[in-house]
Amino acid sequence: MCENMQYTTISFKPLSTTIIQIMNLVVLVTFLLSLFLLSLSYIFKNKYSSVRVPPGSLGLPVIGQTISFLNALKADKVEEWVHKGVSKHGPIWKTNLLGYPTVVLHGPTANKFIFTFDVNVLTNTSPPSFSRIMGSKNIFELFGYDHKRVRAALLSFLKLDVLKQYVAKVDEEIKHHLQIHWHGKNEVQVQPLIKTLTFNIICSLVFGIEKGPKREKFLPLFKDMIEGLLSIPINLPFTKFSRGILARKKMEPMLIDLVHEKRVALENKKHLANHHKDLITTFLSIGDDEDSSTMMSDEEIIDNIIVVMIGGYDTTSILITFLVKLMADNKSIYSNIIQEQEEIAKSKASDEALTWEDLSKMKYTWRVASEMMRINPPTSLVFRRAMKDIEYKGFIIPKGWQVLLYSFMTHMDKDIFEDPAKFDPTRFEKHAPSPPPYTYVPFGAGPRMCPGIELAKMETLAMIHLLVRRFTWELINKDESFKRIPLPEFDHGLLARITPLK
Ligand code: HEM
Repeated sequence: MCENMQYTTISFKPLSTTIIQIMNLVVLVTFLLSLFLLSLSYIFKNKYSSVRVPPGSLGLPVIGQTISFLNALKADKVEEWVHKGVSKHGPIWKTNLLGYPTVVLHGPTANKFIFTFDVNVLTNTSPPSFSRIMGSKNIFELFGYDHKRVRAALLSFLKLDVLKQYVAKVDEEIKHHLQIHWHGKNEVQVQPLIKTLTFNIICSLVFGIEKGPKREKFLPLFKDMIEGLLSIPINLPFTKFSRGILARKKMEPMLIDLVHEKRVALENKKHLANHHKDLITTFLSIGDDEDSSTMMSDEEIIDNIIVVMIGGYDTTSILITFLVKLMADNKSIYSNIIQEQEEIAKSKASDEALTWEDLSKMKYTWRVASEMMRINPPTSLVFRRAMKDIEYKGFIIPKGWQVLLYSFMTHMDKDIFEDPAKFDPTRFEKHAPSPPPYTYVPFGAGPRMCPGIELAKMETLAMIHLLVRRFTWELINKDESFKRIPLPEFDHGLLARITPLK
């Protein structure tokens, strides 16, 4: 017992010393930690001044608000969806969309910020399914020098001076299309037909593939690819996504052969005598006479041929489809368009091909198309991803986050466009005040602005001219509506009853 007590007394002294030492250590560590946190907060304060992540909620992991957003998109009600967020959280807010934390922006300043910000810091984002089908070298995935190089190559074909040479070719394609798909029919589904037309125009201009079996082979594969792009990316047999991937796999060797054929022809210079220089030949010629660092690899050529097919297919065809609907619904606009087109036809022999000068006289028709794109823009969403923390209006968009810009909200802003719901082409008259910069953006703006504007304009004006002079039409279902998936798709393809003129 005594031995035990002694043991207890002896052992107690060192324990109390240890506790005191530990306490001293805790005080020291706490002090140093406070000092560290204080200096960190000082550094942070200096770095971001008073910035913070925008208000809002990220909601459920992965899903967030994706479902409500996709429903709003389908119903063409993204504007209401954005407004809801704005009234809850303020003009800049965060949510979670398509698996990414996302900052939602709108308004003229946001348009300017997103469209003109350094493309290496605020990069394009497309779902991984896009690069599986369109390829990793497609222009939407590129940034920095590669983006500039491929864009310059595209523009060297899509610029006005070059496109002017193709008006007669587009005229010929449209006449052939009307002959095959419209004449002799009582009813047509306008949207799918016009998609076929824009596909054929692209085949002719881009690939140099004339009418015939070769072109026919591309169309079903191309349709599968588009469906795959816009589907849920589940790669199981019989899903649209897997069909899209398979279509790309089948199309690739066909495109490789085509590129090879064009390369041989270019080397022999055979085709140049009496044939137009299509986009593939233009791509192959890049770097020949100038800086060889601008040359495009075969992979880049294939991926960007596919981009042009996809970029120019749905967008232009929906614009023309909306115009066909408008002319059926609005007799006064229809008769003004007819008058303009008849005036142009008067100075031409019957069936003489359209020229660039003819198209440039179609000012009223293009004003109508411009107003249509204000009210019903073919594409409606712009997504980007922040590669670094970015400061915007006192908030931080953290690195890796997505930005959703609903750029078209400015199209319906009453402070920018008076009585915005009214369809009024006079807004685009020469003497009308132009909308402030970055407020009218159907083709985007800045370094990623659509390079296909002139081609879209050429196709639209030529088609309207030839259509109104050959047919009259009425809609079978006046209230036929459309869903955005993500581009507008009419429920029944816009059914119309048609009557040939003369
Ligand atoms: C009415 C018709 C069209 C509309 C409304 C339209 C709209 C747009 C918009 C808004 C953008 C910018 C997207 C962004 O900033 O994220 C864009 C980009 C693009 N468009 Fe179009 N487009 C049309 C026709 C065409 C045509 C006919 C072609 C091809 C011949 C084309 C090829 C492209 C390409 C390649 C880009 C990407 C440009 C880049 O990233 O540098 N588009 N388009």
